[in-house]
Amino acid sequence: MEKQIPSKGILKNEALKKYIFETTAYPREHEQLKKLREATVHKYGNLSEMEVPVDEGLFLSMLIKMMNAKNTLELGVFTGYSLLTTAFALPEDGHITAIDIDKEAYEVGLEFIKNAGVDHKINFIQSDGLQALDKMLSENPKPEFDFAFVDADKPNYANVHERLLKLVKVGGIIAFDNTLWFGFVAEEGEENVPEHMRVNRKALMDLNKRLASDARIELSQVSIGDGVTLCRRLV
Ligand SMILES: C[S@@+](CC[C@H](N)C(=O)[O-])C[C@H]1O[C@@H](n2cnc3c(N)ncnc32)[C@H](O)[C@@H]1O
Repeated sequence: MEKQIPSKGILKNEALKKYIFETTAYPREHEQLKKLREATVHKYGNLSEMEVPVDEGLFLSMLIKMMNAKNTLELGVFTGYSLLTTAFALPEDGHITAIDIDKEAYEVGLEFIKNAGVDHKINFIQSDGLQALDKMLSENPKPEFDFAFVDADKPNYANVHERLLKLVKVGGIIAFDNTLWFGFVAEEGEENVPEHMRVNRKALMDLNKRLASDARIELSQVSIGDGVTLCRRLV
């Protein structure tokens, strides 16, 4: 299958995007991740752009390794691109709690996760994200995660943030995906924003402001993919 340069994301210089993907992203993509991505395109067509792009996957992988993360959480699995990326990055005895309301999509990617031999690191929970986090907090309110990747319903990111500040260890990282929302967060008004993207744009703009003034975290907005915000828990 021909390699597609993603149309989504904040990088609008197509030649530069093509350069990044062809020169430093695709050559480094693991065979099973590539197969998972191709199976996702086959099954979901344009919706496959929900997956994290290859360059962002490589970034997350390096971050997780640099942190020596062992126990992570993922909210928003889809077919599992970021999940398999994380599973590769964790040590043999690492563990990921992966939550999504949609199990069917996860099962599309499961074949490649199993082929990669990392399925033993994953505990998939089919649930609404907030419900699953609230259940965890009520059963074991102690912080246990080194890293959390959030890539589900954007209007709930602020609510998820409050839960994760209790579930992620001090010094641990919460990463929110799509925080620059195709670049639309920087538009002055809504006129140039497609109607179906306005609710998420507003939610993400509110979140970005809120995170910027949140003294409980150290913050870094990373301009990769569709924008990834890293929040390091301080207290
Ligand atoms: C952008 S996709 C995740 C992409 C994934 N990280 C990847 O790399 O392929 C968003 C996912 O969030 C899930 N989702 C949306 N709302 C949710 C909710 N309230 N609770 C749990 N999962 C949710 C969707 O089912 C979808 O699979």
